[in-house]
Amino acid sequence: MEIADRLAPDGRGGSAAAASSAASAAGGSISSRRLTVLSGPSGVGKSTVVAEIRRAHPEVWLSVSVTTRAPRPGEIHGVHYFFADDVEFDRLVDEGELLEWAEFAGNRYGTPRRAVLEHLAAGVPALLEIDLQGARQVRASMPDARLVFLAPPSWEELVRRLVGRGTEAPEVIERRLAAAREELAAEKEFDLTLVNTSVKGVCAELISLLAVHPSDD
Ligand SMILES: Nc1ncnc2c1ncn2[C@@H]1O[C@H](COP(=O)(O)OP(=O)(O)OP(=O)(O)O)[C@@H](O)[C@H]1O
Ligand SMILES: Nc1nc2c(ncn2[C@@H]2O[C@H](COP(=O)(O)O)[C@@H](O)[C@H]2O)c(=O)[nH]1
Repeated sequence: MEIADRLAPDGRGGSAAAASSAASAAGGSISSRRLTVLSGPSGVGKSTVVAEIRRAHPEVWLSVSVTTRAPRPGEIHGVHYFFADDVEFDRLVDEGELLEWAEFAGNRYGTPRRAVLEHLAAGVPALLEIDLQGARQVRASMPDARLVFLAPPSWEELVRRLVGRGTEAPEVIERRLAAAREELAAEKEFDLTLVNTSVKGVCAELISLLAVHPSDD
């Protein structure tokens, strides 16, 4: 099976017509009101928060991104990422399979479009964990999406977490910290900020946000 066939919801195969039939089911257009984007500097704890949501709230649908980055120990293809080579990633871009994509610290990352649209069309809240460039693309294409910025308690704590994770070489950490300065400067572009002092606290706030969306007004 090719990677594009695995980009449907929950890793199931899907036809190219799935997104358009999902759009029909939603009355011809898909509302992005139930789409929440979680962004923030590298090392702030986004993946940790998402892992806790996956563990404690299996009812929340989390997008699985495609990346050209090599897997870290313990990362599972189709769960943490779809790991792709450059040729596959190029093809997904060329065929319009990605809702957004960006290059970050030497690797490419993208959100499979079809799975997001199908969940939104079915009225299921969807959560994306992506970088600032991707968040900006989502803002442009889906203005009703809610953009959440995850901030560290301090710069020193961010560096401590990123270095302490022990997954990147020193030069990669430097690239990620350079990007982090830009991401922190863009906080005001987001709808709200959550400070990651406690993983469980952030999860609780995100879960209550996901349960309430503008159409409930
Ligand atoms: N609230 C917290 N308190 C202390 N440590 C934390 C907290 N949240 C996450 N961490 C730790 O910080 C490190 C970085 O977390 P994580 O990998 O989730 O960050 P990330 O934002 O997903 O980074 P990246 O964007 O590079 O993928 C991990 O070692 C994690 O255990
Ligand atoms: N624009 C996108 N950014 C993404 C996506 N998936 C993850 N990311 C972000 O990339 C960096 C690095 O992630 P890492 O796993 O290598 O540490 C981080 O900010 C992620 O949020 C995506 O689909 N699009």
